[in-house]
Amino acid sequence: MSEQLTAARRLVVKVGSALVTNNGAGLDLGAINEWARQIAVLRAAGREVVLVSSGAIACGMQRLGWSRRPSAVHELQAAAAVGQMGLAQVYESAFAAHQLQTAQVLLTHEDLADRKRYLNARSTLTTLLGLGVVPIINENDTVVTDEIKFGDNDTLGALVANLVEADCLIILTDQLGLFTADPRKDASATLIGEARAGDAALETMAGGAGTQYGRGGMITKVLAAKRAARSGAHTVIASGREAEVLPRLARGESVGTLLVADTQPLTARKQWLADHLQLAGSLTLDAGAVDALRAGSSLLPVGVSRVDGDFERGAAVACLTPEGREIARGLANYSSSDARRIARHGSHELEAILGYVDEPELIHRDNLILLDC
Ligand SMILES: Nc1ncnc2c1ncn2[C@@H]1O[C@H](COP(=O)(O)OP(=O)(O)O)[C@@H](O)[C@H]1O
Ligand SMILES: N[C@@H](CCC(=O)OP(=O)(O)O)C(=O)O
Repeated sequence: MSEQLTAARRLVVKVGSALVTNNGAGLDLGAINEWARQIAVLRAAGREVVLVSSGAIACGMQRLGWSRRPSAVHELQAAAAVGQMGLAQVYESAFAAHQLQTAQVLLTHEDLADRKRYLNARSTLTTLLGLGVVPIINENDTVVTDEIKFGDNDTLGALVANLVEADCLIILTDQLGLFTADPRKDASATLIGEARAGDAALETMAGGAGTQYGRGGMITKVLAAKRAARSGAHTVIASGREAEVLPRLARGESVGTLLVADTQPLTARKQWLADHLQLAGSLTLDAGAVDALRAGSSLLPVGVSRVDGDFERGAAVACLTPEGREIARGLANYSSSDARRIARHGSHELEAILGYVDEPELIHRDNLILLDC
């Protein structure tokens, strides 16, 4: 695992709920102090570290005396609001012991889906890193609803890795890494040392939900690695209880599972597009348009057979095959009502139909990303 980690200058470290709260028993101060010490070692060696920490809900549940995770969203949000206070307090004192300043950053999916807010979040985080501060990120659970939730902090960790263009995402959890099957259920499962982040076989190995304290389980970690790879970030999944795990990884030691970013990184703008979890609508393409997109062309109205959703010009939309599979997404040059009028028509007809022409393409190739190539 040496060069991927030894060369990493900017790291995102994610710690999960089960780990931060010692399986819901309350914040694990010993572990938190230990990660703060290890992150201070990395900082002293010139590495920049962003910490993504879960645990607000589990900590809030413990503070409120709830033994079962509630299912009502408003109760989860109340628990998160209580627990986030606990998290912020302990992280602040843990890092202060090593003369490191911390900053609390709570994000929602909407913050990152909106281009302006995304760019603001990026410049705030890079400014904090430049000031030598350790940003501590969590989802802003109080204001999110099901539709706009990241849901698990593995996804958030990957989006943050893309946002700050990190070299590596380190996901610390309660297992030694990714096993060939869930080691809680299959005693013969073995640890995977290294694999390609895009290897589809990993997704079958990682099936199944996580603990009642966390949300994602391994599948969200594997998908996070795939997402982080879009900006060229490698991912490590390792145990947060392993002695000196962060300095050892930074020295290039093999600890846990390394998922190597093996694809060509997308440009920052295309990553942002790929990370859009909520799309405003979809365009169903005919077979010729699917081929054209795969060959690197823009999407012309003539290749669109159907427009779904209600969206404005500039919205992010999915491009579907005739069978309904998403193969690309991009920013539409026309609103949904105009797109419906020009679908199946040649670009030379647009002016006659609409009375104006913005662009001859419905989506320009610079604003389009292919998902399955
Ligand atoms: N292939 C696998 N390898 C390792 N752990 C797995 C695998 N499949 C499922 N798991 C489960 O995922 C759990 C970790 O997920 P989760 O509880 O969400 O952790 P965190 O709170 O750290 O995000 C493990 O405790 C394990 O039971
Ligand atoms: N934002 C939530 C974390 C969501 C979650 O459970 O994430 P994880 O433990 O990483 O699967 C919290 O702080 O409780």
